Parts: sequence; structure tokens; C-alpha cells
Amino acid sequence: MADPRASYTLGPNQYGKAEVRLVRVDRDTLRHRVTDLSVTSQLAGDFTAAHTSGDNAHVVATDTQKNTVYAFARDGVGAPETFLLRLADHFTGSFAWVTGGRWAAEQYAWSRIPTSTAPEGHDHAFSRDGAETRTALVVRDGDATTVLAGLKDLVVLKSTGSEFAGFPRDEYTTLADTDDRILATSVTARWRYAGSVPASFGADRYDSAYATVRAAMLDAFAATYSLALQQTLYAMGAAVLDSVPEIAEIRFSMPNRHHFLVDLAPFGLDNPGEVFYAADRPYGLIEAAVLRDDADAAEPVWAAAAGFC
Ligand SMILES: O=c1[nH]c(=O)c2[nH]c(=O)[nH]c2[nH]1
Repeated sequence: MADPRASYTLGPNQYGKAEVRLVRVDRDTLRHRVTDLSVTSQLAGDFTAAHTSGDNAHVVATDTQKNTVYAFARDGVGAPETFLLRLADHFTGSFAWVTGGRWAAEQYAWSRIPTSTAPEGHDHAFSRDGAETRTALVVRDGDATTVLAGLKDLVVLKSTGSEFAGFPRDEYTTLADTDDRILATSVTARWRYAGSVPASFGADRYDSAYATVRAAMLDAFAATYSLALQQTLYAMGAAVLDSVPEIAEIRFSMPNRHHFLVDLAPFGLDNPGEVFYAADRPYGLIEAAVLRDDADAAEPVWAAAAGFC
């Protein structure tokens, strides 16, 4: 048991909000720009009373720090260093007892998706650099061999050209219809070749088929005006089947990476589709297969590929 007569001294301390997920869309022209940051704000200064006696008079709430990040993003973000310096100036300049702090950011890079109609890169469809992984699976049963090719963690985002409305409303429905939202997902897909060889491709047939599939998927993601992620998924599947005749079916698992418009009204600011909170969970999870009408059943093969419905 603690000795009630002992006295202690508060050592070094700092506190704040970690990993504020901020997505800012610059949409002053039709060619949008996306800035995607995870921002951490921590304050240092005189917070002794909060720790030793529960006196919060100096505690700039971590919630306030988070709100400040979003409110500042309304004017634009710019370089992460510049944005963090703004936060540092603000907190040390506004609260006399805040003498310093620590502001950190991670920035995730997005590239414009090159499409058949915009080879130089789409105006408002992006893919995230870095995470994508190609997968391959061969299953042999006696003299039947099946090749499943695939990819996972292909993260894509449209900053406009997506709506979600017309869904049923019951007493538990609070989601408002929207005619303009961010649509983002991390694509996991596997496709099955009918026979082990996509014959129309050359010696590097699986490589060139992979490149064709990937391009078809991205093209359809960018080009489809989305009424739901389900519709986008199906369009991507159909585009893949259109582009490679040897593929019998494709299955997708696509989390809906929700981006919520931040309500900046309490800070006297509007938010015309520019400042978003990128939630990581819970997330919608949309899964479906798209098959050719004449595709043969291949259920046992799918049991070998975990994670698909
Ligand atoms: O594209 C979507 N599909 C859904 O099924 C769904 N459900 C939801 O809440 N938002 C969305 N968005």
C-alpha cells in the first residue's frame, strides 16, 4: 500500500491527441488534390495541478487539440512541417502556461490513377503508394490444376463522383443521403483462370494478364460514377472479365473506408467537402464474386483462398 506520508514530484509530462486522421481535398478546380495526414499534438508546460490535484484549469482538452487540427485544415494544409508549425504557434501563443510541445505528422502519398481516357492521371481518382501486394495461388487436385491470381491492399480513393442514397430507412437509420462523398477502399481480389494458362498472353503470360487486370480494375474504379461501393465492385469485376477472356471469375473483398465530413460550424467555418475525418473502424465490408455466365463451379478452390465469402 502507498505510504500516505510520502511526497512525490511530477516528472516530465506531455499530453494531447494522437493520430488525428485528416484528409483535406483541395477542390478549387476540377483537378482535385488530396492531402492525407495522421497528426499528433502534445502539449508541454505547467500541468502539475491536473496531475496532483485533478485541477483541469490548465488542461487544453485533447478534444480541443483535435478540433484545432481540423479547423486549421479548412484554410489548407500545405507541407506537413508548415502545418505543425502553425499548431505549435497557436498552442504556445494562446495559452500562457503551454511552453512547448510535440507535433508530429505522417503523410500518406496518393498518386493520380492513369486511365484509358486520362493517361496522365485522373482528376479525382487516386491510388495510395506503397502498400499493394500481388498474390498467387495454385491448387492441384489429381489432374485438375487451378490458378488463382490476385492482389491485396490496393488502396484507392475518389474525391468526388460518388453518392449513396435510396437505402431503406427504419427507426435505426441515421445516415443521411449524400450526393457527393469520398469513396475509398482497399481492394483485395482474386481471379480464377479457366484452365491453367491465359493463352492469349505471351511468355510472361501471368505478368501481362496481371497488368491488364490491374489496369482494368483501376480504370473502372475511376470511371464509374458510384452509386454504392457494391456497384463500383461489380463494374470493376465486369471490366476485368471484359479485358481478359481467360478469367472465369473474380472475387473481391473491399472495406468501405469511410471519410466523414467534419462539422466545422461550431468554429464558425463552413466545410464545402474539403476537410474529412478518415475513420479506420468500424468499416463497411463489401464482398462479391463476378462470374461469367458459363463459368464452371470451382467452389473447392475457393476454400483454399482464405478471406472470401
Ligand atoms: O457504398 C456503400 N454501400 C453500403 O452498403 C453502405 N452502407 C453505408 O452505411 N454506407 C454505404 N456505402
